[in-house]
Amino acid sequence: MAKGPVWALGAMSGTSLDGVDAALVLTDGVAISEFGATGYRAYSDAERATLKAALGRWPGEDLGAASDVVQRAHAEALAPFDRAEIIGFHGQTLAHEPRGRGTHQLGDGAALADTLMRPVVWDFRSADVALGGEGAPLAPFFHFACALWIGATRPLAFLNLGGVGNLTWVDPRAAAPEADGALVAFDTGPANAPINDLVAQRRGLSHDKDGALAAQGKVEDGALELFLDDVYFRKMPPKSLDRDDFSLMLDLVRELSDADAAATMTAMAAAAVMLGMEHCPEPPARLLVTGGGRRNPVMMRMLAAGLDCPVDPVEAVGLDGDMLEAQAFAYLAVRVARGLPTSAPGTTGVATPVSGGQISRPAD
Ligand SMILES: Nc1ncnc2c1ncn2[C@@H]1O[C@H](COP(=O)(O)OP(=O)(O)OP(=O)(O)O)[C@@H](O)[C@H]1O
Ligand SMILES: CC(=O)N[C@H]1[C@@H]2OC[C@@H](O2)[C@@H](O)[C@@H]1O[C@H](C)C(=O)O
Repeated sequence: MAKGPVWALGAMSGTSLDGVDAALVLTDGVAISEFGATGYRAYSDAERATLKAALGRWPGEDLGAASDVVQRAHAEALAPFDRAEIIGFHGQTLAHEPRGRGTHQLGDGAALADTLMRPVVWDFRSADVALGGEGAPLAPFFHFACALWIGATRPLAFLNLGGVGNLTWVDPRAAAPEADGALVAFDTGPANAPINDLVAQRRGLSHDKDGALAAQGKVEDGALELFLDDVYFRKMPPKSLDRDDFSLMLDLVRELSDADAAATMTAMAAAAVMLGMEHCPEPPARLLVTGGGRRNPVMMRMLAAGLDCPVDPVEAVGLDGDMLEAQAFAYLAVRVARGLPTSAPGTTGVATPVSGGQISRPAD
């Protein structure tokens, strides 16, 4: 790849199973030069049901029509971006067991390269897992670049509130993201996925829009305490989660009214973040929140009330909280193409910094 910045297109299909986010970033794989156009291709209810049915499955198992859904949705989401010179294709995580069977992101990067006639970087997590890492989270190297882009001079933290929550503590004074002490990152706990599951079961809704149901309820402290007893929260990072690792938390709220259950599950997500903040090497100057959960005022209020630092959506510093993960995989694609690391001991626990991902070029 030629030296200097290139327009990279990233695509993310997250654990919430809502759709494919796409975003352009101009980068040399080190610094962010410019953010470009973005797009979103929602999954239909039928497509979401197909993906949901495939959760927990591994390569070689029957994936039903899930592969077709992922390929088609990505081809449609990414086709309009003529400017893209390289594509970062995360795929859809179906299963994640870094200490067991590995990690499985559904999606065929070689086929997508042929469809879109562009080089595609994909399978970002396997190499990290093979070398002893958690394989997640991978956005932290991009968070480091974002911290420099916003001109941060003191440690700060990024929190993604997606289906699962993940926190990145960044020291922008470090020489590089792979440097010792530059980053500490891990999954905090479940965030929106169990709330979505709750309101789907009880109300037939996709999510608790604006925390409207949670706002009417009361947090059940007993259930919250039982949830927080889970050994995961006391475990030191690195650590990562699969979407449904905490699905039993639905049992903890089974007897509660819909509103109290939503309030309690929202408090669970926020409290998991608060416990996670204790793993930061020093208190961050601020917490910048990305992902759909930043649109939930009940969750945001709970976080602000429980933390000692200012809590703001990433829009406060000019970033796009709907697109940060797609932008991350655009940025990481260029790093992979240039042989730069995408994870390090501080982010995934991998033994040494590793450049994950494989590159597929379109057939002639
Ligand atoms: N207005 C809103 N009010 C409440 N919750 C919202 C709102 N908008 C989005 N969400 C929540 O955010 C979720 C989507 O978040 P996001 O797109 O960040 O997740 P994801 O990228 O799929 O997940 P992950 O980061 O775990 O891979 C929705 O499923 C919903 O639960
Ligand atoms: C295995 C997997 O897909 N993990 C996701 C998931 O969604 C949020 C959290 O759990 C994070 O660890 C990760 O995604 C983001 C993009 C990451 O790797 O940084």
